[in-house]
Amino acid sequence: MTTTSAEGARIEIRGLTKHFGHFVAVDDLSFDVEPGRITGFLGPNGAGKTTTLRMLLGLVHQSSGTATIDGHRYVDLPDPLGTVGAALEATNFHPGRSGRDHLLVLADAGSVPHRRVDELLELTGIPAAARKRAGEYSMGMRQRLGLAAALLGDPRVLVLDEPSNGLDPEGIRWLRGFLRHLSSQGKTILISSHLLQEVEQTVDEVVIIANGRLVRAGAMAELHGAPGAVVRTSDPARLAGALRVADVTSTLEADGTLVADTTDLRLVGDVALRAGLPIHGLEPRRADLEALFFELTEGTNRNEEGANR
Ligand SMILES: Nc1ncnc2c1ncn2[C@@H]1O[C@H](COP(=O)(O)OP(=O)(O)OP(=O)(O)O)[C@@H](O)[C@H]1O
Repeated sequence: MTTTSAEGARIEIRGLTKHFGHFVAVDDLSFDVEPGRITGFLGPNGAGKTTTLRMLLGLVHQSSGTATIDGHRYVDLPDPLGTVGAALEATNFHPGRSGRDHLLVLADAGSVPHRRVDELLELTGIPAAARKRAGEYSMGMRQRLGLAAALLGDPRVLVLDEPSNGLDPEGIRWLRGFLRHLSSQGKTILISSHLLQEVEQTVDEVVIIANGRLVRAGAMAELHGAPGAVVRTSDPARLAGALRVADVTSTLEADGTLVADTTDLRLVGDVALRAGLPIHGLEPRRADLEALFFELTEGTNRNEEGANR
């Protein structure tokens, strides 16, 4: 099934594989990226993210499988500029040319009006800086310029390789808001990162790969696991009993904390009060995403020596 509506465009990856000689960089990878969602494409360094994105954009030829955008291979897209915008590397700008000139050249090549360039420089927060030579740009400014270039044709699909690289915390916050705004317009957004935590608050969906293979795909919320309340008290067994009477199941952890299967912290507090038990700590349960990501991708950084222990 392919989406061909004028609104959203879906990315479909099916059995995508890339060999470099005997080395399998991407191995039978399949996943979808939906419109109106921000999808994080995650995996350790060397997992095969960039190679996958390059195949999607027709820059590298796959060994087998397919990668389509709005039902077409990139090379067959009737309107590539208006369909997909990509920023794969933030370093390929001519150092002697200003950022604005760089965008103007791209705009001319794609018959995009010059006012769109200035509009995008405003939107990406570099209107003044873009008049300087690109060689003097910080990594963060190059990222913003790359984003502006990707958005020139107002594409329905945005593909960004490690867009947070080189951004300071304020820049990351800005990028998050910016991408949220674009996705609320129905755009399909795929961003890669080697750090789950970096995109945790940005993405709705995750596709996690390791050694070129899919290890997990689904909603970000699912990674957090079932919601719960972590409570510490003087007598957890007695609190568990009191909670049961209030129709709330719970589990006693080895460290003496009680995890109640509810998001209603107030209810847990009230039950404890009625049972005459002191509350030493009460908070929503949060998954340890760093540990989970490591578990899913453990020892698979193929760019580091001894990674495949
Ligand atoms: N042209 C090439 N020839 C040989 N091997 C390659 C080539 N391009 C990539 N590779 C290898 O394929 C693997 C996947 O690389 P890729 O750049 O896709 O990973 P990545 O997940 O994007 O990693 P990073 O986060 O470091 O960019 C790596 O081990 C890399 O060395």
